[in-house]
Amino acid sequence: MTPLALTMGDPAGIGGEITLKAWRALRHSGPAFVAIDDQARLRAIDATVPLRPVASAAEASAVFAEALPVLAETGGAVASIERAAALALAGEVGGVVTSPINKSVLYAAGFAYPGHTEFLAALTGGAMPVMMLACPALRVVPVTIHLSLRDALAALTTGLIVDTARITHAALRRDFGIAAPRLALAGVNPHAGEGGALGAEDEAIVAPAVAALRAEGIDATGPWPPDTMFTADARARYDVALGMYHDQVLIPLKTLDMHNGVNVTLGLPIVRTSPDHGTAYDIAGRGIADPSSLIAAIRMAATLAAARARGQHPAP
Ligand SMILES: NC(=O)C1=CN([C@@H]2O[C@H](COP(=O)(O)OP(=O)(O)OC[C@H]3O[C@@H](n4cnc5c(N)ncnc54)[C@H](O)[C@@H]3O)[C@@H](O)[C@H]2O)C=CC1
Ligand SMILES: NCC(=O)COP(=O)(O)O
Repeated sequence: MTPLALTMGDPAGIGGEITLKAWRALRHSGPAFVAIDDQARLRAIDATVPLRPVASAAEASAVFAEALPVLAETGGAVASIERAAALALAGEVGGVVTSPINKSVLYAAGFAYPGHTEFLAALTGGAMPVMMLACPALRVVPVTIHLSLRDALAALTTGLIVDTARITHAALRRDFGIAAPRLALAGVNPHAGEGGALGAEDEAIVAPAVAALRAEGIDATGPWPPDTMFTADARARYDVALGMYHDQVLIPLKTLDMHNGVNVTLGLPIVRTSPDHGTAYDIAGRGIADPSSLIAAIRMAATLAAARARGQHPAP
């Protein structure tokens, strides 16, 4: 069984702690993963977790029940991501699960990408990536991602919405086995613009995207008033909600199910998931971090990797 690669994330955050907790939770059931990490720092977090240095990812599955396999990486968070992506491209791991990075810290150090999503896209061939967050009750895609609200509105175009929706639609079919995905597109403004009285974007930008997608045979609807499209009744009518800016869709998802949310990158040639949360500096080092979201991310990556390996849902 091909293991997954788990990156180290920000060493000052909760990534190491939840890595060790995830190994304790999964060691007997799997899925197996190899930590691309610094063994000394993991031991300092919890010396009671047995670690096993491995020279290659191929050794990881056989030892996973006994110890957490570690592929030594002392070059830091970015080097860990680069190594994991290279292993996934080479087929040595089934997919990449990333521990959280602190974006402002990396930006200050000159990191040129908004986040993992865009960095992994660049590392794996440059395809347009789409961020999706999923929990059992909801899947959401932010059309614009890590931009200020002002910049997000300026960046929002019908073309961007259509491209994002096409990638989402293809990935839900290929990777998630949904034969005819139903996409619900959020409006931008209160009440989806109230016929233009509360902003022009819904009629000028979002509605033409819905029309273009429907003309291609994609089951897209909207623009929906954002304040009512996340009720339980509304959620039953779609498979994924596309929001026009980050917080429009991440707030409902994290409010519904912060600890089971998974961030999955669509449109890449490799499988990539991560927990939905960040570095949680406020609780780092206290031993109280909840590993559930990371465990859900590991399980989802394994499911997607197995489907791709069977050729059931071929990679985009
Ligand atoms: N995939 C990634 O690399 C992500 C990175 N981030 C980064 O994380 C940094 C901090 O972001 P915040 O907005 O503060 O969000 P955060 O998710 O790190 O923390 C928000 C709140 O949730 C709590 N929390 C988060 N994860 C938890 C867990 N596993 N168990 C228990 N409590 C938990 C924290 O203690 C905090 O009170 C930012 O730099 C952001 O860019 C945020 C989201 C995803
Ligand atoms: N808010 C989601 C987030 O910050 C994750 O970004 P990425 O690092 O997965 O691109």
